[in-house]
Amino acid sequence: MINDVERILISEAQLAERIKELGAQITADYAGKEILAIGVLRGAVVFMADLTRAIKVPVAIDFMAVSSYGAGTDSSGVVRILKDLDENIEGRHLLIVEDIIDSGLTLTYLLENLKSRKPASIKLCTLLNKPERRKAEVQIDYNGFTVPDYFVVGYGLDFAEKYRNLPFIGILKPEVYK
Ligand SMILES: O=P(O)(O)OC[C@H]1O[C@H](OP(=O)(O)OP(=O)(O)O)[C@H](O)[C@@H]1O
Ligand code: HPA
Ligand SMILES: [Mg+2]
Repeated sequence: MINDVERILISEAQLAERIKELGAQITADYAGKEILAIGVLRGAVVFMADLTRAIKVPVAIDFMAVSSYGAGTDSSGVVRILKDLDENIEGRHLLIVEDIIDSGLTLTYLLENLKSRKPASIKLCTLLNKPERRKAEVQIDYNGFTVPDYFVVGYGLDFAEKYRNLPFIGILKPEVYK
């Protein structure tokens, strides 16, 4: 598995450091409020687990599963809901937690969908932002790292369901996906 990685882009220590900062910022911004963190399955699971523990106001968690990538490295553009929320979100402060915003198509769809259910507020926290590939504009409230246009894996991010359990963000060798 590790042999498929060309190089480490963001180390375990850099991830931990940045997530501490994001947690502190979110804690300050939501003082006196309760958050409903919505993790986007499956990529956001690892980040969600670390981020929520870095937030010091009450956090409830829920998950939604959508898919647009299948087994490739390009978004199909067609977003499907595979699992909806369990919670009623009306009147609640939502914090959407994503691993990466790439084309922006997944989040654009998700934001519209969630807004129609009348939450009190919606903010977006993404670990990675890849602006070079954007097809739909997305407003990001909290961004961990801006990354160049490489297909990255690890820390929740997969290629064809592999590499999610790598503890760092790495760039895959091109021969792995070509
Ligand atoms: O901005 P976009 O181009 O829409 O890409 C970002 C989305 O794509 C990936 O999910 P994927 O559909 O691969 O599912 P996964 O989280 O289970 O890997 C990633 O986790 C984001 O949710
Ligand atoms: O660079 C990426 N890596 C893994 N999954 C992704 N989904 C969108 N972009 C990426
Ligand atoms: Mg994926």
